[in-house]
Amino acid sequence: MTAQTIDGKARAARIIDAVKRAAEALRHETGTEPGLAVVIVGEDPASQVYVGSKARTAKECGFKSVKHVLGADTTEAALLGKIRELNADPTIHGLLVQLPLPGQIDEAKVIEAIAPDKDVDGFGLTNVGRLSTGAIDEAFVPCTPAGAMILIRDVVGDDLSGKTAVVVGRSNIVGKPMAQLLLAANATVTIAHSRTKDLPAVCRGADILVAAVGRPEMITGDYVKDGAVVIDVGINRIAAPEKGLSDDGKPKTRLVGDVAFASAAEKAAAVTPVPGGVGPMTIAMLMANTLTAAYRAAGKTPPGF
Ligand SMILES: NC(=O)C1=CN([C@@H]2O[C@H](COP(=O)(O)OP(=O)(O)OC[C@H]3O[C@@H](n4cnc5c(N)ncnc54)[C@H](OP(=O)(O)O)[C@@H]3O)[C@@H](O)[C@H]2O)C=CC1
Ligand SMILES: Nc1nc(=O)c2c([nH]1)NC[C@@H]1CN(c3ccc(C(=O)N[C@@H](CCC(=O)O)C(=O)O)cc3)C=[N+]21
Repeated sequence: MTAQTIDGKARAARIIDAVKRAAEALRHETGTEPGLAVVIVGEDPASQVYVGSKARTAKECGFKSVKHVLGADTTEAALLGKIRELNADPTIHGLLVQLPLPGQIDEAKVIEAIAPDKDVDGFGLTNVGRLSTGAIDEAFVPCTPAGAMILIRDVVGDDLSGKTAVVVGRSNIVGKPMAQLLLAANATVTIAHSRTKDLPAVCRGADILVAAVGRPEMITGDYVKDGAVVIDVGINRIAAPEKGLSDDGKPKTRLVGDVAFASAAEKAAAVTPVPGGVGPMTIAMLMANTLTAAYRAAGKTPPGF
């Protein structure tokens, strides 16, 4: 079977377009302009790229967009102070702190400091609890799994009754919420991780296979059931000597996922590419969550996506 390539970039563009129109409507009706604040600690180049892309897309949606860059040696107390300030700012509806954080800062404490109604990453206990108890409509769902779920629904349908899903990875930001969403859609869900025995065999049982491992091209065709839908969450930058050297004398790099695309595509019915798959959907869902936060703050019912 030669797989369909799922175009996350085009799907994300449609969501961003709908967010933009809904933001215009909200401004017209209530005068509220959605506001997104992104806080980044340190100068990690990959994080800078994502944060830049979030800020750019927020502007494209007609949002107020602010970026706070704090030094790598920022104390936990200083970061918590910044969060309190943004929690109290009525022009900010969505607030996120880019992860990972430097070692001197307790991530859990920082996530808990964000007001639940501004927690557009959906990482705080209130939103995690809503998602896992079935109150999904009230939850901010983490953007990456929310985006992946839209791609799955587009291909498989809204009801996954009778389907088996395997999520490889059990992080709080991707694997666990992804599993909750699949479960809520009635799939029979397995969460696999580094201690799983015979991972290829477990994965071959999946009608829907989600890879969120952080290991470049680990999931080959040998892990894929014939006709499966494969969602590649991984974002790995690897050396690409074939592209030559960059200005700093080091080999150029390229982006690959956790899935070996060509080999998986020989078995799968549909696969997401990297780049152009789940990554752009993550940014689009952040915009959707921020719009939702602004609608709620204005006392209006948000549109669904
Ligand atoms: N597209 C997007 O928007 C986003 C992409 N990402 C990408 O997704 C990937 C996963 O991210 P994240 O969840 O934060 O990563 P983490 O490192 O937090 O989690 C990785 C998970 O994979 C498991 N794992 C690691 N090695 C193996 C292995 N050999 N076999 C089976 N399981 C393994 C780990 O198991 P254990 O728990 O046992 O250690 C862990 O649960 C990364 O490539 C990241 O860059 C992340 C966020 C957003
Ligand atoms: N608090 C917090 N929230 C996050 O959502 C969060 C985070 N921290 N830390 C880092 C990860 C990673 N992440 C990505 C977002 C978009 C792309 C994306 O747009 N990728 C493009 C390519 C981008 C490129 O070329 O580098 C694509 O896949 O097509 C990737 C990764 C969000 N994260």
